Amino acid sequence: MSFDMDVDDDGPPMLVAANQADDAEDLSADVDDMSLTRVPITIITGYLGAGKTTLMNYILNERHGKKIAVILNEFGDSADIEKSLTVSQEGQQVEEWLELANGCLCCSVKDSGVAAIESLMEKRGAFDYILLETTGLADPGNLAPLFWVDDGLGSTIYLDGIVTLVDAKNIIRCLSEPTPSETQSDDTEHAHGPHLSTAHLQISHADVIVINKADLVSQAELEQVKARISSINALAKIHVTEHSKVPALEGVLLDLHAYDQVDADSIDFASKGHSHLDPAISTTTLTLPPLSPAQLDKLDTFLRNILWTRFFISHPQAEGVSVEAAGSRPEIHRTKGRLVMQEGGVKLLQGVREVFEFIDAADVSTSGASGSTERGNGKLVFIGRNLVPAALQKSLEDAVLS
Ligand SMILES: Nc1nc2c(ncn2[C@@H]2O[C@H](COP(=O)(O)OP(=O)(O)OP(=O)(O)O)[C@@H](O)[C@H]2O)c(=O)[nH]1
Ligand SMILES: [Zn+2]
Repeated sequence: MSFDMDVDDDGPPMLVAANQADDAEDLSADVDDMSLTRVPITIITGYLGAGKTTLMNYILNERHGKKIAVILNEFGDSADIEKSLTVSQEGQQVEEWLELANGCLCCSVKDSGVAAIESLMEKRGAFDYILLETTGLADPGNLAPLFWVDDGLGSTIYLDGIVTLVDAKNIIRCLSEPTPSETQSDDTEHAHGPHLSTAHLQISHADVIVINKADLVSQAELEQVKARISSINALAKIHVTEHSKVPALEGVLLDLHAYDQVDADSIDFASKGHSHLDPAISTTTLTLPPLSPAQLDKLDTFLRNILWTRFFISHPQAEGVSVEAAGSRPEIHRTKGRLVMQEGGVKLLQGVREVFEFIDAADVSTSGASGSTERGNGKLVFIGRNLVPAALQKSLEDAVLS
């Protein structure tokens, strides 16, 4: 299907499908098989100048034969922000404009972004992938739940993963100098407290982290960046690049299935205990013995408490944990888990901020052959702020096992 640009003088360049006739049937064909296949959406984020656009151009120019849609979530100053969408097919890129309700994609009517993309696919046929590039100052934790759409809603898109670009040269400084103005906002929903910078949030929510601009740092500096990043987010896969040239697309940036699979290897790797290099944010792993269905219900209640209520206090203190440390409310950004059930089987747990769900491992491929979780204990991995492992473990056991 080919597209022409039809630029009339007043509005944005609209796309008109060339030779409408033969497009009609392959459009309808697209729409039919679209209902069968759901299209993965990958959120590409990263601090100002990290290399997001360089990555997008690299992906769009690679000759991979895939039909990839790119949505640039640039916040224009106009009231009704238009989303420019580049559709690339066999390297040919065309612009499409996606009218969205005004306000940024993560603040406006929650599902406007999903609806707009779905209606576009109805018109233009399904894509193989959708890449949503955020601005350098976006908090992906607000965007992810928007695209992590409940299966029941019958959405034609699903969240495949969050990829964060990191500027190897500047990230340590970025993480060490949170700019309060960035994190303080009158809208409490966005206020992430005094110590978290946007760079922290973009790293803590990532499923894949691309440490870019490796040419600008020494090997020792690169190791320091890797250590700091994996102390914040021990779950994310890390790639080191120059000019955002990742080793491959599939499995590296695309086809991550980060929200419908939980491989034991990533859980085991995260559990290796990472030095707490960052004062503000970390990864913590908790363990649970095989659970009964009743205990799984109690775990659900525990998670609602810790993820939803603002007054969760991890108590009683475990020995050696200071009162204020145990009392400061944890702020969880990403949750993953593999829980062993007493009657057999494994339940996977996925969570982003307050949205979480249990998935029967039987429903998804339990990749990661280490299998240690199947035989032994279940594991929960939290990434976030004010995570005091001993106090959290004690609260979890009191809530689920008592
Ligand atoms: N030396 C070096 N420069 C790079 C590398 N990757 C990107 N750049 C340059 O860094 C600058 C910023 O790259 P972009 O891709 O525009 O970064 P961005 O994240 O899209 O930036 P914003 O949209 O402003 O947030 C550009 O001049 C790139 O050419 C790299 O690996 N090494
Ligand atoms: Zn927002």
